[in-house]
Amino acid sequence: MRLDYLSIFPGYFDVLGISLLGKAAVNGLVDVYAHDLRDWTHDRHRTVDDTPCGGGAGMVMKPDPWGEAFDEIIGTEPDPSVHVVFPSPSGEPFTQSVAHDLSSVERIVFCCGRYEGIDHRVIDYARSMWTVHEVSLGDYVLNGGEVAALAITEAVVRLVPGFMGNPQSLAEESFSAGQDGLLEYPLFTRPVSWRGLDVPEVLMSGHHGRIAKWRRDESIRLTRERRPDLTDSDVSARH
Ligand SMILES: Nc1cc(-c2ccc3ccn(Cc4ccccc4)c3c2)n[nH]1
Repeated sequence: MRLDYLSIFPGYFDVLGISLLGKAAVNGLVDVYAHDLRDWTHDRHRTVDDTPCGGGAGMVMKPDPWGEAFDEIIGTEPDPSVHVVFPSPSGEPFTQSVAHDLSSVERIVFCCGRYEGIDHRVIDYARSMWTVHEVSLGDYVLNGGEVAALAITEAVVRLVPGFMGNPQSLAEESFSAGQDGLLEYPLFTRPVSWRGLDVPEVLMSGHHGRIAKWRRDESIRLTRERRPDLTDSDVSARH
């Protein structure tokens, strides 16, 4: 899997050389390339923004540098196998399902906007050439797309076959298909007693049936308490 990042702050992506992602890069599972969008400007100030047409506050990212960067980094021929991700506050929700879909593609290009956003024609052009995902990380406001691109990267790459040492741990996580859309149950490890707080006895019983029931009940309880949006009537009935 090749990952490209287009940004006026390419240094954000130095972190991808650390930890598991670093190992994945070393063992050739992923190839990471960060690009400075200003490398495709031609004025002495390396300008990437301008005032919004129609007025309004803030600045908008000019389309020209993006187009020239696309030509050099991706190419000038349409290729639906290339997935281009635009993090955006007005994007579709980024979910585990989207992460799963992206984990099997060969190439992802992250376009990290700043200011008030990117000239919309850049996204329209990208849609005419490649497979585009305009995605939001959630209903909160970031200053740009870089942090979102890092979060999306981690969610996607950890699902790439061969990346995680223990793929079974993926199957048991919140939001993974096996969890029926429920939140993960509370986790404990040794010591059994810590600062007057004990591991629930059932988890030390060795009774796998009881442990499984306790975990399911906890997942249902937590989901109902914290994420009623995840518990549709069918799920409630089933639980
Ligand atoms: N989930 C999520 C994504 C973003 C995001 C993504 C890309 C950009 C590019 C510029 N900004 C700043 C911005 C703030 C508010 C309104 C418009 C633009 C971005 C924010 N915020 N929150």
